Amino acid sequence: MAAQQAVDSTGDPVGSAKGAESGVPGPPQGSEPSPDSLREREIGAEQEHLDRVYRRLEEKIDEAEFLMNDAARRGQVGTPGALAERDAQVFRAGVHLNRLNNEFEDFLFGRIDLLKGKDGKKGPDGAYTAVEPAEGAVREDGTADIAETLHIGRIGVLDADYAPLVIDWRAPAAAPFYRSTPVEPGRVVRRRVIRSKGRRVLGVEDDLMRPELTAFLDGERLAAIGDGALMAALGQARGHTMRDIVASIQAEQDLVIRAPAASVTYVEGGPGTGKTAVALHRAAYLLYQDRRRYSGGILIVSPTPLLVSYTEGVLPSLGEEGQVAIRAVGSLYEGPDGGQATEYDSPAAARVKGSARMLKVLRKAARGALELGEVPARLRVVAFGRRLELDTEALARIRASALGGTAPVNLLRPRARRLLLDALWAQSGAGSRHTDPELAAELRSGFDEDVSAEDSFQSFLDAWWPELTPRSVLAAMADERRLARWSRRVLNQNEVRRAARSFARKELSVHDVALLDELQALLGTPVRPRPRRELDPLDQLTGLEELMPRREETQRERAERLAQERTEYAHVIVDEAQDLTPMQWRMVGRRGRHATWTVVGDPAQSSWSDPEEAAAARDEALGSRPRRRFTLTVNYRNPSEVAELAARVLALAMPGAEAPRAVRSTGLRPRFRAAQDGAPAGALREEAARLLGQVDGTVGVVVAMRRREEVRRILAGLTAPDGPAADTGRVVVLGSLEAKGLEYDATLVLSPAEIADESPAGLRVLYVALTRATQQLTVVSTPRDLPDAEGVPDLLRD
Ligand SMILES: Nc1ncnc2c1ncn2[C@@H]1O[C@H](COP(=O)(O)OP(=O)(O)OP(=O)(O)O)[C@@H](O)[C@H]1O
Repeated sequence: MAAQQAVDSTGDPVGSAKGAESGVPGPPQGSEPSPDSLREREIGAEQEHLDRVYRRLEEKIDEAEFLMNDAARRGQVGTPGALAERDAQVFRAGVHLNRLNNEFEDFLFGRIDLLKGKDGKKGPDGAYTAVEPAEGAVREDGTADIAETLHIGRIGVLDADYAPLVIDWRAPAAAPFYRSTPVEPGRVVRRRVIRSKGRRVLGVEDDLMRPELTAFLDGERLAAIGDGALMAALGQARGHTMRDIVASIQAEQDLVIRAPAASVTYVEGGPGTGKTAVALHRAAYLLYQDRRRYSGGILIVSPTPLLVSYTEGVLPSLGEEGQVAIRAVGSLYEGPDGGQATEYDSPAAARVKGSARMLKVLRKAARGALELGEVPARLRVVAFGRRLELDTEALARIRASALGGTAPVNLLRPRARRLLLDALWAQSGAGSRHTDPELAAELRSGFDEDVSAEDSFQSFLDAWWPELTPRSVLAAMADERRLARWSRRVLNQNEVRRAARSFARKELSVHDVALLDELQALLGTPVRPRPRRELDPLDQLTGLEELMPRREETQRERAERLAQERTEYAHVIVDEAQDLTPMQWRMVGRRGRHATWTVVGDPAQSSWSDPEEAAAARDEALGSRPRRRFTLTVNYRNPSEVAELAARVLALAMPGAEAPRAVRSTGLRPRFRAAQDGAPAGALREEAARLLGQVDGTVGVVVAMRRREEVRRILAGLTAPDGPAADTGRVVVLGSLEAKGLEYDATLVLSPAEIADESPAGLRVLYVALTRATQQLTVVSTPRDLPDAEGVPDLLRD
């Protein structure tokens, strides 16, 4: 938690930090500047610093432009060495320019004023590295001098003498900005959050970490201004995209963000504790800390495309793009027959398709699918003047022997071909003609060539051992009888029926994707010769083609291409990890076989019906790597009024589980409304319009999955009473499973009972739905909820 404010928004001391109460003599009455002028003065001081920073940035931009031009000039020299050098320079300067040209909304956002440190060592960013104050830094009379002031920003900036103007938020020297608390202040006396836009400083908010001290900076008493930066950030209206929290990361979150990358960092925390935010900031931190190592890419796996679009702006705002791929679990399969899956299976079908038992079924299907289509009954060829024939039985024996072991089916085709040739050769009897091994070998290779050249042999092979695609095998599983054969003793009849029906659908479901990916691994991709790139004849003459960079490719395109070609990553971050099914864990695990991991989740929010089975699959994916565990305990999203209501459902969903502590209160209790005659349309429209009128940002309406379309129609075109037409974009209707990870200023939940009854994990899904609001929550109940006279559903009563 943030420290208590020492001075409130009017500039007066408040709480225990009051100068007079703590026995610190204040300056004489009358000489104290008015709160407004104090604030103005402090803002003015930060403005001066920001001006210096921008002047320095402009110099750096000039330098970068010079480098680019210089590099271009070198390009005209034309020797291969100069060209390679030019390419590297253009790349570096381009990255630099890109960053600098970005007029960040708040390029500079923090400042810490520090006591003298224990030792005098400086880090590479020019700041002193000591965390603890030097002996004697505080005088016996409780006064102290500020020895160092650091400004924290999105990227580091040094002045011309290599003194730090801005410290990168990820640098070790910036850690005290996030870690210092009044209990363990270290060297920090004052922690300041600076609000700026472009080149203008708009405001400052201070926390005093050592309120008992009277500290002086350049002979003047250190002032403290503000209302609490964290609370100000939390109270802001939510839009359609997530904001970074770089200016207000809290100590327990900072520990996770900066945890060493080795092995597995495992983070649990209830709704709103900042798990997603922390995961994103951690990606940026890891890149900063060891860019070379993570050039292998960082993959962030997110549960839904909605959450991907909600969060994907955060990394660019932290100055990171390109190396990090944020992907929904439904779009992880990259094969040509893949795509973005957004369909959801019924809970019963999903339960079968996500289960680890599917692995056995898929193994059978991958091999069994060879029998599909028009399988020729016999193979006939003419070789060495003889008619040779392999009948059904012989062919079955050969196939079984080729399929022995676990190698991918598509890669076994050469082996099957060789076994066919062996059988034909044996039948030809030609092997006994020569005793000389060299002559026999020659004869055999002539035989193989002859047979292979025959069209009938080639077309037989194509039909008998076709190249299988994951999609074709999945489609084959839509046949109930066939699926029953492949899943004998694994799935029961009901499960087979449900799964087969779901495979018959044209659209891919989120759960299909993990199956496609598994099939891809079981089938393998045959090696094909790479098509040669078109060569410019002139370049071939000079040999320059190999040396020239592909000039038409921008940095962004290059990053995208690399991301597409990449199948394994250096670090994998799994968000909402509690939702991954066993089959999805296998898919994600394949992308991080040699990676380090960050896994964030909350078991109480799991929509998967069998958490133990999923945990076993997770442990298999993460292997024996050691785990480092963290818990986040503070709910930054929900006001306490909303959190209290949600805690009732948590007690039902996971008896004994502890709810995170909410830090804000709005004074607005959740509102309940029972739908008239069981038809919720009227109540939904009225309540949604009411909420639109009350909050500035978005209103999320969470309903059971099967109600989505109906409620979208009901709320189409809705605006606040007398509100502008643009309001319509502020209402978003979501199925219960789609609400994962998202948040809205106000949430309207329709029928808790319907959501809870949707699946065996329904209560946990309801817990998710009830924890999406940052300000207000309204619950509309139907008769199924058994509401009391106040409209409070049975499930939510005390
Ligand atoms: N230190 C912080 N400063 C400001 N805002 C914060 C901080 N930590 C979290 N938040 C805000 O709290 C909200 C919840 O954060 P986030 O979505 O990361 O939580 P979560 O743990 O992933 O929640 P859930 O489990 O419900 O998905 C976000 O709006 C986030 O920006």
